[in-house]
Amino acid sequence: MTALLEARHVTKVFGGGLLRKTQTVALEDFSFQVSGDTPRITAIVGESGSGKTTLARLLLGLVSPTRGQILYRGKDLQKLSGEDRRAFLHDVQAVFQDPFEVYNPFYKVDHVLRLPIKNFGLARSRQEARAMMEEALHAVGLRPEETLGRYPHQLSGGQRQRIMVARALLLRPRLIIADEPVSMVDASLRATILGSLLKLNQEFGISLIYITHDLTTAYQVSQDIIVLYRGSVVEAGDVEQVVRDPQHPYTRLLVGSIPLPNPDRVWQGERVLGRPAGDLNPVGSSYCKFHERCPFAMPMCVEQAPPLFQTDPRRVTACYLYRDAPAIGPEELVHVFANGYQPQAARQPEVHRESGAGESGS
Ligand SMILES: Nc1ncnc2c1ncn2[C@@H]1O[C@H](COP(=O)(O)OP(=O)(O)OP(=O)(O)O)[C@@H](O)[C@H]1O
Repeated sequence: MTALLEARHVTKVFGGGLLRKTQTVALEDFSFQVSGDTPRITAIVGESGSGKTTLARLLLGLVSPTRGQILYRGKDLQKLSGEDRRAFLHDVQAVFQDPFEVYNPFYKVDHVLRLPIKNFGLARSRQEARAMMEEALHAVGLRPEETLGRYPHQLSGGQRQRIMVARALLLRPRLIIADEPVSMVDASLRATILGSLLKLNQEFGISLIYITHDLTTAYQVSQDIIVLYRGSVVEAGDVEQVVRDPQHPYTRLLVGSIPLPNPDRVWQGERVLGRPAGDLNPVGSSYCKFHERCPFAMPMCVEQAPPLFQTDPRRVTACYLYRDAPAIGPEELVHVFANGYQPQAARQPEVHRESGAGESGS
């Protein structure tokens, strides 16, 4: 079965070139697939500079890979044209961190909803277009009478963010790539917006790639998780396993920084010394990028970068502490996610209970 969207051994290097400036490897040998059939929510997590936004931009075709390919339904995203390009722009939607930049201050917010309806010929009349806009607003917990007819500055940041989710919903895409969609809102609104995104997945079968530095919300909304460190996958798999029982020392560090309702959890987080991910990622590193901060670093960590060790049917860890487990190639990650997969509805995340249906925002 051809994937809806696939990253195949993708590396993105910034800088360098003729001026021989410093190079930064923003993403290294990354492989991943979004199925066109099974709606999934995958969280991409990592601290600042780990390559999350670069990955989102690559998957949206906004930047091209230095090596490897992004494929939409089996075709190179960078070479799409005509109907294929149009289908991609319909199937894959983005929700970004700062929605204010998306709005034109001179147009009422109706414009961002009306435009996709017009461009994709979704409605036969003005009345039908209006009904579609209202339905999409309701779906994200906004009241049309309090939203339509207003200018962007007359709405709160959270309302503007939810209008972007409504816009994505109007097109009934197959996949939404949401890059830090709740970073600018307070906790109660965060739950509402995440609830809206979950609803899109559960009711409309839309897949979601949820990009965040926040492990707590990643845990609340996703089934699968990929933890990035300086552009490389360090741990990935079932979110319950990864967050409840992290294996990679970096994931343990991340988990140690969030309050988990598990008093038995033992983590020597304070033993992890060193600096956070900086701007200068090494090019084509042949060692574990985390070794400088790792309390368990061994000589082998600087001799060769660890592969992904499959420690459980639904989990991989790129750490030599787990070298007794079988090593797999990055392209096999998709099979790990597919093993024993549970639909999100079964997990009943906290965010779902908190989100207020029909609530109109701050
Ligand atoms: N256009 C660019 N030119 C040069 N370097 C870049 C560019 N975009 C990103 N980088 C570098 O690539 C690395 C990954 O950046 P990216 O923005 O993808 O990380 P991130 O995980 O999204 O971080 P944040 O959470 O701070 O947004 C960083 O070291 C960054 O400085």
